[in-house]
Amino acid sequence: MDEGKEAGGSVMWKMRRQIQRRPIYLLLTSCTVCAMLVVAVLKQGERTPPGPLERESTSLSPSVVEGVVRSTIVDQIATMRAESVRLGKSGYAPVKRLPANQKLRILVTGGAGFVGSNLVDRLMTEGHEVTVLDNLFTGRKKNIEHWFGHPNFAFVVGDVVQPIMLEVDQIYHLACPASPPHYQYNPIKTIKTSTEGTLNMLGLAKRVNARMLLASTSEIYGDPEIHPQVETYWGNVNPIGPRACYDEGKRVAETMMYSYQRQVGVDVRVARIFNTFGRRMHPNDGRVVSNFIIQALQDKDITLYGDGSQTRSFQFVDDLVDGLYKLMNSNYSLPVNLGNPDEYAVATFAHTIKRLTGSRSRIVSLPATTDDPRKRKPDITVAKRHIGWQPRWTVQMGLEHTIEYFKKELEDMGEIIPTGPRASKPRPLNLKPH
Ligand SMILES: O=C(O)[C@H]1O[C@H](OP(=O)(O)OP(=O)(O)OC[C@H]2O[C@@H](n3ccc(=O)[nH]c3=O)[C@H](O)[C@@H]2O)[C@H](O)[C@@H](O)[C@@H]1O
Repeated sequence: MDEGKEAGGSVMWKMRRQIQRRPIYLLLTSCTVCAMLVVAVLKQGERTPPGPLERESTSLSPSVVEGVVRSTIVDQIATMRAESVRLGKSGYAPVKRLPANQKLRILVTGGAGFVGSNLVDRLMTEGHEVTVLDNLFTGRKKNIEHWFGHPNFAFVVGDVVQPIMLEVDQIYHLACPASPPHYQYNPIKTIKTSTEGTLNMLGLAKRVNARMLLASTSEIYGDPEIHPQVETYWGNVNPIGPRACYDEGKRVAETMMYSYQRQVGVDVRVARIFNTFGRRMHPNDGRVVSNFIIQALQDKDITLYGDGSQTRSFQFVDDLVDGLYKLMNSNYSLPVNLGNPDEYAVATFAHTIKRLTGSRSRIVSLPATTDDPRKRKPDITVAKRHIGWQPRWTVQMGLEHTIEYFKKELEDMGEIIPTGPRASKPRPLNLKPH
C-alpha cells in the first residue's frame, strides 16, 4: 500500500518518510509551509478591497466611532448581565404588573448616580421599562446592579454628549455632575454635558414624541437677591465665575427646553432641585452633607467653608424622587422648585451632624468658596398647588437614615477621605476634642 502511494507520487507520503528519517527535514518543511502561508495572506490582502474600518483608519468618521461605541456597549451589557446572574441570589425587589397600555418605556440619563439610581428604583417598582444611560463619571454600577438582568431594565454605558437612538415615552434627563468640586473639575465638559447633552436628549424627545423632564437646579438663581426663591425670579449669576459652567449650563438647558416646546412642540417638564441628600451619595461627593457626616463619623475635622452663616435648605432624596415622578406625570410644564424649605445656617448644620453622630470632631473654619450663594430656600407654593407635592421627610429623619448609609460605606471602605480643601488631612492624633 505504501509502495503504491510512492509510485503514485504522493508528495505528502514522501515528506512523512523524510521526516521520520531526518528530523532536520521537519524544520525545513515547517519553514516552507509558513512562508507559503504568509505569501498567500499578503496576496489576499492585495485583492480584497478595504473594509469600512480600514478605509476610515486615518480619520475616524462619526459612523465608525458609533460602531465601535455600540459594540463596546453590547459587550458591557453582556458582562453586566453575567454579573447579575452571579449576584442574583436574592432576586429583585417586587415590581408592579402594569397593563401594556400603562407600561411606559423610560430613559433615565445619569441613572447610575445618586438621584438617578433612587429614581430608577421608583420607576422600576412602579412597573415601567427603564433604560439607564450613564457615563459613570460620578455614577456607580453598584447603585443599580440590583436590577441587572431584570427584563424591564437595561443599562447603556454612554455619554449624553453623543446622540442615542431609542424608542421611549419619557426621558428623565439628569446626567450632569452636580457637586461643585465635581462640576468644576472639568468645566468645559460640564458645559458640554448641559448644552450638547440636553440638545441630544431634546432631539430624541422630538423624534420619538417623548415627554422630557430636565433636572435643573436652584443654582440657576445664583446668589439670590430675593428670599425664599420663587420660580418667577430670574436669578443673580456670575457668568464668568467658577460656578458658571454649571449655573449657566443649566440656565441655557432650560432655555433649550422651552425653545423646543415653542418651536416644535416637545412636551417639557423642568424641576429646579434644591440641596438633596441621602443614600447612594458618592463618598467623594464633596457636598456639605456627605462631607460633614463622613468627617464626623471618623472624628476628623469638620470643614466649614466661610463663617458658616450661609444657609441651605436640605431635602431627603425620597422626597425629591416623589416630586420628580409627580412633576413628570402632571400637566404642569413651567419650572417647579423641588426642595425642603427647612433652612439651616451651615455652621448650625455642622453642630446638628456632630450631635446626631455623637462625634468628637472639631469644627474648623476654612476660606469661603468663590461665589458661594449666601442663602437658599425654596418657595414650594407652585409644587403644592400644581403637582400636589410637598416633602414628607424631616431633615432629622433623613439625616439619621443617611448616617446609617455612610456607616455601612465606611465599614466597606475602611476609611473615606472626603473631597475638598483640607478635607483630606486626617485629624492629628494628639488633638483634644472640643
Ligand atoms: O446639594 C445640592 O443639591 C446642590 O449642591 C450644590 O450646591 P451647594 O449648595 O453649593 O452645595 P454644597 O457643596 O453642599 O455646599 C453647601 C454649603 O456648604 C458649604 N460647605 C460644603 C462642603 C464642606 O465640606 N463644607 C462647607 O462648609 C459650602 O461652602 C456651601 O456654603 C450644587 O451646586 C447644586 O446644583 C445642587 O443642587
